[in-house]
Amino acid sequence: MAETEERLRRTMMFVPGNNPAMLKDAGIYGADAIMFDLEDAVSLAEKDAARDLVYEALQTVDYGDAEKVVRVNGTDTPFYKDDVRAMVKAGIDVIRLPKTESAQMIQELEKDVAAAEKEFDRTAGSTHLMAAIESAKGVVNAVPIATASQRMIGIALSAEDYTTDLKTHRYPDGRELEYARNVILQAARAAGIAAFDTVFTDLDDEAGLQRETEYIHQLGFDGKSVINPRQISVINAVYAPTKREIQTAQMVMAAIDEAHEKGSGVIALNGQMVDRPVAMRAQRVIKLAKASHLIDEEGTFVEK
Ligand SMILES: CC(C)(COP(=O)(O)OP(=O)(O)OC[C@H]1O[C@@H](n2cnc3c(N)ncnc32)[C@H](O)[C@@H]1OP(=O)(O)O)[C@@H](O)C(=O)NCCC(=O)NCCSC(=O)C[C@@](O)(CC(=O)O)C(=O)O
Ligand SMILES: [Mg+2]
Repeated sequence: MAETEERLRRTMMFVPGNNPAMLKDAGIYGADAIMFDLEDAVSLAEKDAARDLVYEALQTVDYGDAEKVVRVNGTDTPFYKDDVRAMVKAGIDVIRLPKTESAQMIQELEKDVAAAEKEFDRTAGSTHLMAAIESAKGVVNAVPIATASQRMIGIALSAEDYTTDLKTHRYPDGRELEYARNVILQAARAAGIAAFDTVFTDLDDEAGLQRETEYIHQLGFDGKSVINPRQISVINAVYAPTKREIQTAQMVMAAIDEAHEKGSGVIALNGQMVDRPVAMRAQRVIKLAKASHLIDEEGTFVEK
C-alpha cells in the first residue's frame, strides 16, 4: 500500500513484551516506531502474561508520535489468534508477522485482523500489516508477500533467523545478506511500501552499527530494526542530511516551484536539470532535516 504521506521509519525498536519497565519507558528514547515483541524475546511460559502487559501498556502509556507495532507469534503457534485479537482490540497501528514465507500467510492474517476489527468495533482497515522475512523461502516470495494486501506498509529482513536458514552466520562485512537485502528492497519499492533492515546485535560496536547503517542507507532502506535505545542516535545521525544537502534541497524546491509557476515541470539550476524525481529526493531531504531538528518548519537552520 503506497501511503499518501510517507512516514519516517528510521528506527523500529524491539521492546520485550514481558518487561514492564521497558514497556513503560519505551517512548522516551525517540524511536520512530516501537515494536512490542510477543515472539522470540518472550519465553513460552510468559506468552499470555506478555500479551496482557502489552495490552495494558497500550491503554495507559503515552508513546507520543511513535508508530506502535506489535510482533505477534507465528501463524503456526497456539498464541497467534489471541495475539491478533488482543492487539487489534488495543488499537495497535501495525502487526508485524514473523517468519513470513508466502502471500497466503499475509492473507490469513488480513482475514483474522478484519474479523477482530469487526468484533471490537474498530474502523475497518485501520490496522496495518508488515512482514518479517526470515528464510530463503520468504526471500524467494518477497514480491508476492509485499503485494499480498492493501494493508501492507513494509517488509523487513530478519538476519538472525535468515542466516541460520542459509546455514551460515553473520559476518562483519554482511556479504551473506547482500542478495536478501537487494531482493527485499526491490520488492518493497515495487509494492510502494517501506523496507527495513535487520537488527545489529553487538551493542558495544557503535562503529560497526554506523558502517552497516551507512551501507543500507546507500541501498535505499527506510531504516533498521533496533534492540537497544543506544542504537537510535547512531542510525538517526546516518539518516540526517548535511547542511549542504539541505541547502541544495531548498534551492531545488524553490526552482521547481518557479518552474510550476511558469507551467513547466523542468528547470535548470546551476547548470543541472531539476525535474520531478530530483524534486522528490529534495522533499525527502527536507523531511529528514526537520525530523533531525536541523531546520524548523519554515526551513530556517536551527542553531545548535
Ligand atoms: C539487549 C538488552 C538485554 C540489553 O539490556 P541492558 O539493560 O543491558 O541495556 P542498557 O543499554 O544498559 O539499557 C539502558 C536502558 O535502556 C533500557 N532498554 C534497553 N533495551 C531496551 C529496549 N529494547 N526497549 C526499551 N528499553 C530498553 C534499559 O531497561 C535501561 O533502562 P534504565 O534501567 O531505566 O536505564 C536489551 O537492550 C533488550 O532486551 N533488547 C531487546 C532484545 C529483543 O527484543 N530481542 C528480540 C528481537 S531480535 C530477534 O528476535 C531476531 C530477529 O527476529 C530480528 C528481526 O526480526 O528483525 C531475527 O531473526 O533477526
Ligand atoms: Mg527472528
